Amino acid sequence: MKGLNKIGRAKGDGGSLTPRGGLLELHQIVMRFGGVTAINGLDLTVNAGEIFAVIGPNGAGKTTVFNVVTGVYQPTDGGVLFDGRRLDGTKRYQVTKAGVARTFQNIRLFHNMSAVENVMVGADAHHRTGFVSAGIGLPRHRREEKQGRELARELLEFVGVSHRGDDAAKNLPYGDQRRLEIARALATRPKLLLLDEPAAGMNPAEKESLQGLIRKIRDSGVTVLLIEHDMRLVMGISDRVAVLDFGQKIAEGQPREVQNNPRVIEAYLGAPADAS
Ligand SMILES: Nc1ncnc2c1ncn2[C@@H]1O[C@H](COP(=O)(O)OP(=O)(O)OP(=O)(O)O)[C@@H](O)[C@H]1O
Repeated sequence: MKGLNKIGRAKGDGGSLTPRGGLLELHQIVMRFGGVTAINGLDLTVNAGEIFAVIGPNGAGKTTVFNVVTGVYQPTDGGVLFDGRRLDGTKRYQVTKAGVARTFQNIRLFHNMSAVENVMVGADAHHRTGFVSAGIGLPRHRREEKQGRELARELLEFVGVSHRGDDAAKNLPYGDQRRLEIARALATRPKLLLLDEPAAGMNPAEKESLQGLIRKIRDSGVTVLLIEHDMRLVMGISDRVAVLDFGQKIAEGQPREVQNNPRVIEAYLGAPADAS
């Protein structure tokens, strides 16, 4: 794929990376913003087919990880491998084409467009026709638009909001807007879906059904990398969890292992685990 380097080829001053067999691999990522080190030497491996959660206190560097993976930021040091290819140094649209999609902490929908149209915007990432052929209505464009609309309806059904397809996004209840965002991300046909605090602002019933949806996404063959503050949800659905604190990984493992880790308890409580 154009713009993506094969494994092992030196890229910039990043040098070569030794793959570990994961779908997504962060190798010694450092991300500095002026004097702030948001991520400091982070290694992370997300395996194909798992639900992997990144947790940590506010400011730990979680969203920065997403921004590095999706090409919003180029890391100060280290590299990212996705599906065996170098992802850092590529543009955001190339990251999408490589098979990575994301949702955001704050809902980012086109409020006045219908739910179906919002999802079609996601599907557009893979269309071959450009602005001009779309403007003059070439047959390929019309075909792609029809396919995009059908895919959008299918995805709305998949996430459970097919009954709101023709409604403006702004008129959907909050929980449905979050589902719509997920449908739009899935429209790019990702191998990996990054969810940034998908349960934020949801009520308990919505959170419960979100768990089901995330599992369904994983079961459909899409690997899920999740940032979430709701521990019940994280511990309920994650295969593995990594805990960040001040840009470093302080623990990693299955939910129960991580939950009982003294360093994790200390990071969350802001005091030594054994302090009374
Ligand atoms: N563009 C930026 N410029 C300067 N500093 C930044 C930038 N992005 C993130 N940071 C800093 O990097 C650190 C990590 O921020 P980040 O948003 O990744 O944390 P987080 O774990 O996602 O936090 P939260 O749970 O509150 O969303 C913070 O100190 C933040 O202020």
